[in-house]
Amino acid sequence: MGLEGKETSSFMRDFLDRYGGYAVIDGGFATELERHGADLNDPLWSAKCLISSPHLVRRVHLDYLDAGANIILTASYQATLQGFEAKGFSREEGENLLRRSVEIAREAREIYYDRCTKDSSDFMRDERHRRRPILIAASVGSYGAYLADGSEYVGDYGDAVTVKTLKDFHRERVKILVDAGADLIAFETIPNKLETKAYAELLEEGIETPAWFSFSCKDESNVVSGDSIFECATVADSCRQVAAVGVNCTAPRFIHGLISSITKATSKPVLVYPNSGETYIAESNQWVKSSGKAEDDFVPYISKWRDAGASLFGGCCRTTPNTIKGVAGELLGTLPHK
Ligand code: MET
Ligand SMILES: [Zn+2]
Repeated sequence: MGLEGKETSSFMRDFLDRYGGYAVIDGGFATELERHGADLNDPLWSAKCLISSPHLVRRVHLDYLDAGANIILTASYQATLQGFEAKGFSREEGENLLRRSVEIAREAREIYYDRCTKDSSDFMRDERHRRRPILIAASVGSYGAYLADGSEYVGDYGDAVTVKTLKDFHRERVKILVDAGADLIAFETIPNKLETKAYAELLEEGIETPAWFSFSCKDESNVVSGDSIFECATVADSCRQVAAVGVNCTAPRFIHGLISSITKATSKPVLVYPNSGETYIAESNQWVKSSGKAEDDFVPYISKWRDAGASLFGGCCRTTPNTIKGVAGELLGTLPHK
């Protein structure tokens, strides 16, 4: 986007100001593709659909825009050049698939805007929805996501993996996503401080596109590896290109405490997009209930999280467009509460 210095750091604040001080992020993407019948039992996970069913990728983006999201994340979470090469794709084909993830999201945005001008429903007549600003965030899953063994929920890469290994792993992919026209980079489900440092150093190599850092956490004060969220958020705070810091794919019951820890480390905008509160079991590729309580409807907590200091809200795995409709409604106050 060619934003320079100070502008990059105020990017998210400016965006939030244009939409009443908050933003709605989309919901679970891969799990939503699965709900529509996609078989993602594959090392590429959601990125498999970039090859097999791009129309479904576009449709899920549109479903989230219809639900009220104003930031949508691309299907590139587990899309890596290394992963595509392992599946027999050439370097060039892998690069095209990465680019495609951004293009499909941009197409969905165009279709949505076009539809808005023709739709006359109450929802669309609301000025706050029509032509509301929509950002395309290029999803970058962690190195652990590429390993496709649930490592992004453990965060232990072993001693052989260094900051340099991680920078080398992510560098080309990030460049391709930026060049494809993403408005921001969503480094998500970050499992440890090592990868946080690698992303910060990578951005400082000269990437001017704003980014957000979003961590997967195992309790109220630690990311999944056991590193403290305060320390990870402090690394994020020190990086000029980081426009927002937060938490994703984490159980709703930990969110409130995590927001408190993050706001102690940074004054950058805070984002939260929890999962349904279930735990992913990599061996069986299943999500199982992890606490006695049902947590799938966290919408009633949104206003409390906002009071605690968060300003961007969405959902992660196993949340759906219905969740996001609830989130948007809660924030706008235009839809009936549950
Ligand atoms: N944006 C990704 C998705 O919803 C995040 C996955 S977290 C394991 O598919
Ligand atoms: Zn998730």
